[in-house]
Amino acid sequence: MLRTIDLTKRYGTRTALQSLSLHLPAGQFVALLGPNGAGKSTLFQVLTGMFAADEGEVEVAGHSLRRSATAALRHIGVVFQQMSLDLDLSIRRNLLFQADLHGLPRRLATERIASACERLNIDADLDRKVRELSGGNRRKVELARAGLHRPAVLLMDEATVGLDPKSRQDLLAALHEDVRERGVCVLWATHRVEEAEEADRVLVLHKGSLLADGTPADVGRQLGGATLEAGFIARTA
Ligand SMILES: Nc1ncnc2c1ncn2[C@@H]1O[C@H](COP(=O)(O)OP(=O)(O)OP(=O)(O)O)[C@@H](O)[C@H]1O
Repeated sequence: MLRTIDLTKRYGTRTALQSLSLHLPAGQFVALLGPNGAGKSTLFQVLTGMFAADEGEVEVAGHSLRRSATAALRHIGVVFQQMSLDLDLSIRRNLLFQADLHGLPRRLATERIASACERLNIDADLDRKVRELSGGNRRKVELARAGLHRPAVLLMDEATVGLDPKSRQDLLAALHEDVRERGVCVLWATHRVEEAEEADRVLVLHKGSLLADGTPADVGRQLGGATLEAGFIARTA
């Protein structure tokens, strides 16, 4: 569903991604685990077409990001680390704006907005301005927005920052359901090992390169630790 081939991205003389090749199939919840500065956000920026890679290719659902960006990006939903909602619009207006960008018919958009907000427990605030919401609820709006057009690939960059434990648990449960029932491919960037432990597969990124790839237990072993956490700390500290 998502493939990168020898992806390299440099900022001046600093290499943020080094010949990164990944293949993420449909129906997998994949944690992208890396310490600060590993290249996780850079990878997301390249995957969403915000920055062009210096070398290499990205394919989304069979479409080349370089040659057919619109077709490729239609299959991607994303939550970035930095909030990107319009603070002066209500939740509903923010979400309708996104639905319009994707050409969703109004009735379908309204249904999806209602069900996403109910699932995330922000339906009572639909007509409040985003500026008036707590940080955690703003994040939930971004999560609702990312899935509105039913993308095949969901990119989540530190998506649980600001969420309380119950909201975090609910969000992860909802995403795992999307993976199981709709075959969505989730790439979940985090530097929290406990979040990676819950994934089907863990990719460990360090200094722009892939250090390990497998189930959480396999990756712990690949990194030479008794646990994923021990291996991760030993190899990336
Ligand atoms: N705009 C930029 N200009 C120059 N260097 C940058 C820029 N953005 C990121 N970098 C560098 O690229 C490398 C990867 O950074 P990136 O933000 O992708 O890592 P990250 O894994 O997302 O980190 P964090 O977990 O702290 O968010 C780091 O060395 C960082 O300093």
